[in-house]
Amino acid sequence: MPGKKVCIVGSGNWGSSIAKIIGHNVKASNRFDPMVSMWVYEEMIDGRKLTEIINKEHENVKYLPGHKLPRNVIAVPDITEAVKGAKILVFVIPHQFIGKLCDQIKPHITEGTIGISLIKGIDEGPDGLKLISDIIREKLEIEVSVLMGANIASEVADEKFCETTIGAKSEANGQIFKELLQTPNFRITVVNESDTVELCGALKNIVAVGAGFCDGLGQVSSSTFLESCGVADLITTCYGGRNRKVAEAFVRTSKSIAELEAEMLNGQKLQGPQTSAEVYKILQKNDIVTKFPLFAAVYQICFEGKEVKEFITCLQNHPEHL
Ligand SMILES: NC(=O)C1=CN([C@@H]2O[C@H](COP(=O)(O)OP(=O)(O)OC[C@H]3O[C@@H](n4cnc5c(N)ncnc54)[C@H](O)[C@@H]3O)[C@@H](O)[C@H]2O)C=CC1
Ligand SMILES: O=C(CO)COP(=O)(O)O
Repeated sequence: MPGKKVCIVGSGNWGSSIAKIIGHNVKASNRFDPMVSMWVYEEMIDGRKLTEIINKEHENVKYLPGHKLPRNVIAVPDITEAVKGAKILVFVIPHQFIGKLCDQIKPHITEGTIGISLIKGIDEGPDGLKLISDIIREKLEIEVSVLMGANIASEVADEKFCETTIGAKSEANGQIFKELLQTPNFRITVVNESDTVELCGALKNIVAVGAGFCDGLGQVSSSTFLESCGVADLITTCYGGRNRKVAEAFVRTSKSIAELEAEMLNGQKLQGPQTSAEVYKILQKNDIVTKFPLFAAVYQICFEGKEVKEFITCLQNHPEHL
């Protein structure tokens, strides 16, 4: 049986890095057709068409300069031409262009085509949030997986080591995409919670903008939060620390924090509840308790008999949301 043809829908910074990987991987597996088409939004560079430059010099000189693309990746300016015969579509364009492009692709979709979205973003639908993969699913009526991770295109193209996550509701498709995209330096984990994977990828971009604002204002050195004392310690403590362990037991046993501390820690001391009490006093003094609902709720649950069931309600009633 002939291998499945792959079309990369997009050729920007990330699209071109991924084309480098896909071009190599399809040659190593008989599951795929060895020729890959890459849809390129045509533009002129110094009087020459970008597609012609890519097909002649095997380099996307505008979006990924300095990296040669495999010769079996063919740049195609016409989207209908690019997707013709393709059974595997890899979507990797800025999210604002996806709807229109899917409308152009739809008449050329054949039975059994599958897709994967590498696009980080969301859209707004009549019922609220709409995932980019949902737009593709609905418009093309195909099964769609996603790939999102801590991946900077130029670093991946440089073959620096990094990991990434595929979210695939179909396990079989997840494995196909893993075979298509994994390399010794681009390691893939497949999970089935595709929507969660996609939301992580989309929303982190907003935080990144905020981090840039902070650095621009010179107010917060976000680099310190990236030291071990910051995000790393937060994650570690939430997974493996004593505060987390005793708090979970507090909910499951209905015993007090003090009783559990004595029972579970053999003389060791918890710092979280006590710190929440100190912080609560400071918040009260400055009349800003309502601005810190998580800190306030932890204190009230630990020391004032507030029902732990109300924990989420405290967060839902954050003044910023009202
Ligand atoms: N660059 C990166 O390091 C990473 C990017 N991503 C995500 O991948 C997606 C694509 O990003 P990149 O490949 O970096 O693209 P990019 O940011 O380099 O975008 C430029 C691309 O958009 C195309 N374009 C411009 N106008 C267009 C139009 N009217 N219609 C269709 N295409 C048009 C350009 O031709 C070019 O290919 C984004 O959602 C991004 O968040 C994800 C991981 C890493
Ligand atoms: O998604 C990315 C890293 O994971 C790339 O982020 P930027 O689009 O901000 O460069």
